[in-house]
Amino acid sequence: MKPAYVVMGVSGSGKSTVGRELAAHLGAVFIDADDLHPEENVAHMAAGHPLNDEMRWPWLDKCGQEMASHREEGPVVLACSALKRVYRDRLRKWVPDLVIVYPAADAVVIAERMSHRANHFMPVSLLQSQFATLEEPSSDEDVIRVNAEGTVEQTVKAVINAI
Ligand SMILES: Nc1ncnc2c1ncn2[C@@H]1O[C@H](COP(=O)(O)OP(=O)(O)OP(=O)(O)O)[C@@H](O)[C@H]1O
Ligand SMILES: O=C(O)[C@H](O)[C@@H](O)[C@H](O)[C@H](O)CO
Repeated sequence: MKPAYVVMGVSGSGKSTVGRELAAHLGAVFIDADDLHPEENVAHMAAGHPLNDEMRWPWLDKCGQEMASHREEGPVVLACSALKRVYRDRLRKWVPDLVIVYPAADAVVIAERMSHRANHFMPVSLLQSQFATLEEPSSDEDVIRVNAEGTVEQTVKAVINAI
């Protein structure tokens, strides 16, 4: 079985951007967890409210299920916040050998990037709650942590080098 990666982190940390580039490099199937939210979740976030666990569980299961369904085809890359350890454990129920890719950047850097992002449902005002919820991956998880404060190219290169 080819590897499966989840690019995790707070909103605006670059999960979709890095995940898409990584998938292109690996010839992997790319899945964006943002596309798997029910409409209610998106509306809730767009209105400035953080998701709660009840809203996240079915969505995380959908993400895991979607990944698992593509494993036979080759490598798979999922871009998904997966902020808490229990959320990553939930994904691992579907994909036990999941590799965690964590592009880490300071809140000030991320807020600045988000403020320049057009046509995205996620308001910058939710970044604080994203950081409050974040449990950084620990060393017993299969984790690749990279600095994401430089350019997209540097971040993607760091992930590829680590792989
Ligand atoms: N080093 C970098 N790594 C990733 N993204 C970067 C980097 N530098 C700048 N960016 C920019 O940061 C912005 C946020 O990235 P992106 O939308 O991929 O984040 P995200 O984590 O998927 O956010 P969300 O979860 O809210 O959808 C993009 O405009 C991206 O081009
Ligand atoms: O709280 C979360 O788990 C995240 O906000 C995700 O639900 C979003 O899909 C995305 O990261 C926002 O752009």
